Amino acid sequence: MTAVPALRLAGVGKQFAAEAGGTVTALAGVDLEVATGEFVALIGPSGCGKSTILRLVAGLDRPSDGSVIVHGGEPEALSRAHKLGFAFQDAALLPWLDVRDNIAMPFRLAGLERNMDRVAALIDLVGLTGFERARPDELSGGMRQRVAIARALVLEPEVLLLDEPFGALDAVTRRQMNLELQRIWSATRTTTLLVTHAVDEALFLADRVLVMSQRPGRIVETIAVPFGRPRAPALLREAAFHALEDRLTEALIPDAYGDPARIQPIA
Ligand SMILES: Nc1ncnc2c1ncn2[C@@H]1O[C@H](COP(=O)(O)OP(=O)(O)OP(=O)(O)O)[C@@H](O)[C@H]1O
Repeated sequence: MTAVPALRLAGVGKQFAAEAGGTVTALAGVDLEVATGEFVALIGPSGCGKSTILRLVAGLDRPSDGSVIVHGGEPEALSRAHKLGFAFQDAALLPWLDVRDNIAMPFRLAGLERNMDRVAALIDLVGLTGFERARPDELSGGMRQRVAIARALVLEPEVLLLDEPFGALDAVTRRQMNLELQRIWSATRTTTLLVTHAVDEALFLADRVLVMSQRPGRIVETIAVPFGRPRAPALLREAAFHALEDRLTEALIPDAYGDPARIQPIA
């Protein structure tokens, strides 16, 4: 870990007003650090606050307690400087624009001149050469996510936030996209925080995997992934990979490997 981490959450809590009145505590006592150039995956049960963490890091929301520091400053500062890339499960492309113009959109939003050389380089990097003029409805789900990732990278962000980017894809495409993302990340080494439900995806891609508890979410387990890079698909079949997958699954769903004696007989 570097002296000044790229991201640091310290004692972060977040409460929301509940629709039925009262408050929902989404996060409680979250401590998390990501080093510059590191790839960290965040896994946890549904509703434990993973997306809330990404929103706090993106400066889209503020913590109720504790602090969120991105590159030594407030998240809003990095966001205002357009140094934060974000991609979600839904690629959220503009349907009337082609691949090139979708990827170039952040230049316009930032009030910057479009750098079409950079756009072309990213189209190449994400493997969409030949599809520059295609519109989103002419692309497969995996291709749309490639566009979303290229768009997130176009302003050369210092931090890349990925919220279940492949959650809507079928298993085979998802695996291909994992390989693609590894290749893209290896070429850019952008500090990345990935939220995913898939334990194997987290292990395959990340330097470290953080496991969150049920709501109110906090980090209950951290695993430093020992596998070298580049990682090949064959890794998914190795015993060491399965052992870590089991350990993470156990941390994620403690009852999955619970003591059978604790299971109450049906009366
Ligand atoms: N704006 C909001 N107002 C009220 N409650 C909210 C708001 N945003 C999130 N929550 C609540 O906070 C908790 C955490 O939500 P969050 O979306 O961060 O979870 P998550 O781990 O990303 O879930 P999932 O894996 O299902 O996407 C949930 O109980 C959710 O209902």
